[in-house]
Order: sequence, then structure tokens, then C-alpha cells
Amino acid sequence: MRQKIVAGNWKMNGSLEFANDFVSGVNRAVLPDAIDVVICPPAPYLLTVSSQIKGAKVGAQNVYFETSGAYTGELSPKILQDVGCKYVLVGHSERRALLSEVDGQIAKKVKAAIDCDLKVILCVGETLEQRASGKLEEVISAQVLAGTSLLDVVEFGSLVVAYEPVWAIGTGQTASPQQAQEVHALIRSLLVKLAGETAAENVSILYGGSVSASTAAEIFAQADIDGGLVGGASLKLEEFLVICDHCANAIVGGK
Ligand SMILES: O=C[C@H](O)COP(=O)(O)O
Repeated sequence: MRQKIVAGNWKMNGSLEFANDFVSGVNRAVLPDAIDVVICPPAPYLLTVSSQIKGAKVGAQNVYFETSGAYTGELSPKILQDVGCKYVLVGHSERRALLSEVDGQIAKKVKAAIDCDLKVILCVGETLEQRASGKLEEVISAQVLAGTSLLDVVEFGSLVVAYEPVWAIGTGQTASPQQAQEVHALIRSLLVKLAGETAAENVSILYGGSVSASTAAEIFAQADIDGGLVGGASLKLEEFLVICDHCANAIVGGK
């Protein structure tokens, strides 16, 4: 059975005080153990979160593809692992759009992180213009193909894909459960072509884009949606915990 995951991406938000308070709150709460709860704080807070948090895993928001050397400002997979990371986000649309990250770099990051035993959450998604002009399938296929191009079949076991329509990120405009399921099914079929039925069946595919406590249950009830990549709502502990519960309950519901 596929691993259910809720990952909270704080993006460039929070503070040391916020991180400590958040961890205390998580440690007082009862996290569902049927799912992987992953917290992705800004890099300087990774160690403080990973060293104190109980029942949740820690992920980085980015990684570099070299193992060490003169790459000022970058973080290798080994450094991330050293500070307690189990997951890393790669290819988030904000990095693609604002920091000019391209498919070639993304493929190398995916490979380097998996080589270092990190689980990679590869982010893909289309803009509103691309969707409106009928390019949805082309864009998603190209991003999935490029992002996984350096992996062998076994390495798909360390891959998670997050479908995040760019137009739904931070806008309050969630994709409808049907829209999301349609793209998740497309991604699953691409993974079958790339890695075969068994490997593809085991890749968790998360939905991201304005997931909230009120939209999560319906989204997580879809057949190919295995959890969420949550931005804004991951900064509100109570709401984030409700989203985690919805994901866990979707499992109980028979998925
Ligand atoms: O990484 C998270 C996604 O970009 C979703 O962000 P959001 O929940 O604020 O829309």
C-alpha cells in the first residue's frame, strides 16, 4: 500500500521562536501514525526542528546536486541528512518561476538526493495559461519525464510526486477534487510507462495548492491522491493537524 503523506512547507516564513513553539505543539498533539507527517521549515531551523520533534519527519525545501565543494550558499544532500532530513522538496514552482530552476538541474537534484537516501518530493504543475491553452498534459508529462530522467526503476521507490497547479498555490482557489484526480491519474500513467506497474503503484502522489481543513477531506478521498503538500495552512498548527487527520481518515475509509 502506498505511503500517505502530509508535508507542510513553511516556505520563507517563521522564526526560531515560531519553530520552537510549533514543535512543542506537535509534541503535545497525537499525530496519526498511519501517515508520514513531514515538516519543511527554512533551512536554518531544520536542526532545531529535527532534534526535538516527535512523530513527524523533517524535510528541506531545496537541495543542491553536488556532494561538496565551492558552491556558496548551497546545501548538499549529505548536509541535509546530517541535520536530520528524511525528505526534500525538489522543483517547487516558486523555484522554477522565481529562481529560474530548470528541468536539467531538477533531474540532477532528484538523483543526488535519492543517492543519499533522502525521499524526494518532486513538484510539478501547470500555470493557468498553460491549462487554458490545452497544454496541461504536455506540461505535466514534460516535468515528470525530465525530473525522473536520471532514475532507475528501483530509485522510484524513493520518489514522491506533488501535483501543484500554479494557479492554486496561495490563491485560496483549490483545484476541484475531480480536476486534481484527473492529473494524478495522468501522473500515475506516466510513472507506469517509466517504471512499470508495480513501481508506479507504490509512488505516493500528493496534491498541493490551497489545501485547507475544509477542502482536505474531499481531496484526499480521490483514488490517486495520497496526501498533500500544504503551504499556508501548515503555518497554523491546529489547521495542519486537522489536515493530517483527514489524510489518515482517508486511509481508514478504505483507500
Ligand atoms: O508547497 C506548498 C504549496 O506551494 C501550496 O501552498 P499553499 O497551500 O499555500 O497554496
